[in-house]
Amino acid sequence: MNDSVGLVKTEYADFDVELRLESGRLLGPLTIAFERYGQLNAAKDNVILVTHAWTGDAHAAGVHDEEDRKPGWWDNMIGPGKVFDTDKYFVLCSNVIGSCKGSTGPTSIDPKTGRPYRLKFPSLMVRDMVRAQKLLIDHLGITSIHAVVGGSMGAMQAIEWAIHYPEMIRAIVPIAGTGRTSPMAIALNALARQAIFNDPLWKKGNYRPEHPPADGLALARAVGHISFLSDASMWLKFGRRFSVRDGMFDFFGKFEIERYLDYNGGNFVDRFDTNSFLYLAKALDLYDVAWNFDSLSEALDRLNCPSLWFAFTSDWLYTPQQTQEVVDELRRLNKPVDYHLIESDYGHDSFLVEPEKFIPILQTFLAEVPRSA
Ligand SMILES: CC(=O)SCCNC(=O)CCNC(=O)[C@H](O)C(C)(C)COP(=O)(O)OP(=O)(O)OC[C@H]1O[C@@H](n2cnc3c(N)ncnc32)[C@H](O)[C@@H]1OP(=O)(O)O
Ligand SMILES: N[C@@H](CCO)C(=O)O
Repeated sequence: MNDSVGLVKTEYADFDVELRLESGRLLGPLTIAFERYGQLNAAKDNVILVTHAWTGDAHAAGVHDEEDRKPGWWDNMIGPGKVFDTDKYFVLCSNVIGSCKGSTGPTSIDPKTGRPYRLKFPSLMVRDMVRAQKLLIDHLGITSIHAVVGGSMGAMQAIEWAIHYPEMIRAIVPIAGTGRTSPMAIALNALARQAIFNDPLWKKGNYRPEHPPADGLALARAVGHISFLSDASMWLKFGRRFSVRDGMFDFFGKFEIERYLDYNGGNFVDRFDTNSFLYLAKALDLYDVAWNFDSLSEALDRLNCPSLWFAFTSDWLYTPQQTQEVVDELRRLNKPVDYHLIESDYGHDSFLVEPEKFIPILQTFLAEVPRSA
C-alpha cells in the first residue's frame, strides 16, 4: 500500500528524572515509548503530536511486522497523502505514563524495591501524562508543535498541552473530548472498578501477570465498551439478533450483542494490564481542565492558539454539550475557536470508526495553522 507508513518500530527514551506529580508525589526514572513517522524538517516546526485514548498506545500507524493482522490505531489518518501527511509532517505518538504499553506504569519496576510498582504506583492526572510527554519533546529538540490532535483522553491531553505550554503549541484539535469528566462517566468507571475488585484473582493488585483477574477485567472492559458505542450503532451492528450458536430458549443462550461484549472483553485481557486500566480510569475520572485554577475561564484564558473541536451526535459518554461548554467559554474569551458537531451513529468511538466525516475539515484547518506560536 503506497499510502501506508509501512514497517515501523516503537522506540524508548529513558529519563533519569523525578517528575513532581499533581498529587505531590515524585515519579522516576521514566521511560517513554514512542513512534515517529515522516521527517522532522530543518526548522523542526512540522510536528503533529497525536495523543492516544485510554487503551491506546504509541503504535498509531503502519505495522510492526508484515504479518500483523491490523495496523496502528489511527492508520487511516497517518501516511503519505493522508490528513497527517507524512510527506509533509513529522507525526509523533507517545504512550502515556500509567499505561502498560512501554511507558512507565504500574507494571514497571519500582527502583525503591526492585519489584513492580503495582498499587505502589502513584495516582496520575492527565496533566502528569503531558508533563512526561514534554520530556520526550524536549529530548527530540522540538520547540514548536504544529498541532496536538487526539480523541477522548487524547483530547484531554491536547487541551492540557495548550494550557500549560502555550508558547510552543500552534494549534490543538480535541475530538470527542470533555472539559471535565461527568458523574455519569465516573459512575460507569466505578462499575468497571467493582468488577475487577470483586474478582478473587485481583488480590488488591498483587495478581501474578500470568494469572490476571481475567473475568473482572473482561467485565470492566465490557462496561467501558458499551459506553464507547451507541444505541444506534448497536441496532445497526446487532439489532435483536440471537446468536446462531445458541438456542433461543437455552437459559444461557446469548444475543449477538452479548457475544460481541464477551469477545471484546476477553480479547482485552490479552492485551492490557489490569492495574494500568485502573490507574488510567482514575486519571480519566480526575480530569478537570480547571483543576488548580480559580475557574474554567482562568484555565482557558491561557490558551494561545487556534483550536478545532469535534463532537459526535451519538456520543453519550463525552456528550456534545460537554464540548460546547468549553467552546462557549473560549468564544466568550475571544479565542479563535472552530467547533463541528459531526453526525455519526458510532458513539464515542466515532473518532476511530468514521474519521472520513471530519477529515476534510481537519485538513483545511491544519493547512491554515499559523507558522509560529
Ligand atoms: C483510541 C486509541 O487511542 S486506541 C484504542 C482503540 N482500540 C480499541 O478501542 C480496541 C477495541 N476495538 C474497538 O472497539 C473497535 O475495534 C474499534 C472502535 C477500534 C473499531 O470499531 P469497528 O471497526 O466498528 O469494529 P467492531 O466493533 O465491528 O469489531 C471489533 C471486534 O469485534 C468483533 N465482532 C464483531 N461482531 C461480533 C459479534 N457479533 N460477536 C463477536 N465478535 C464480534 C470483530 O470481528 C472485531 O474483532 P477483532 O478486534 O478481533 O478484529
Ligand atoms: N475505545 C478507545 C476510546 C475510549 O475512550 C479506547 O479504548 O482507548
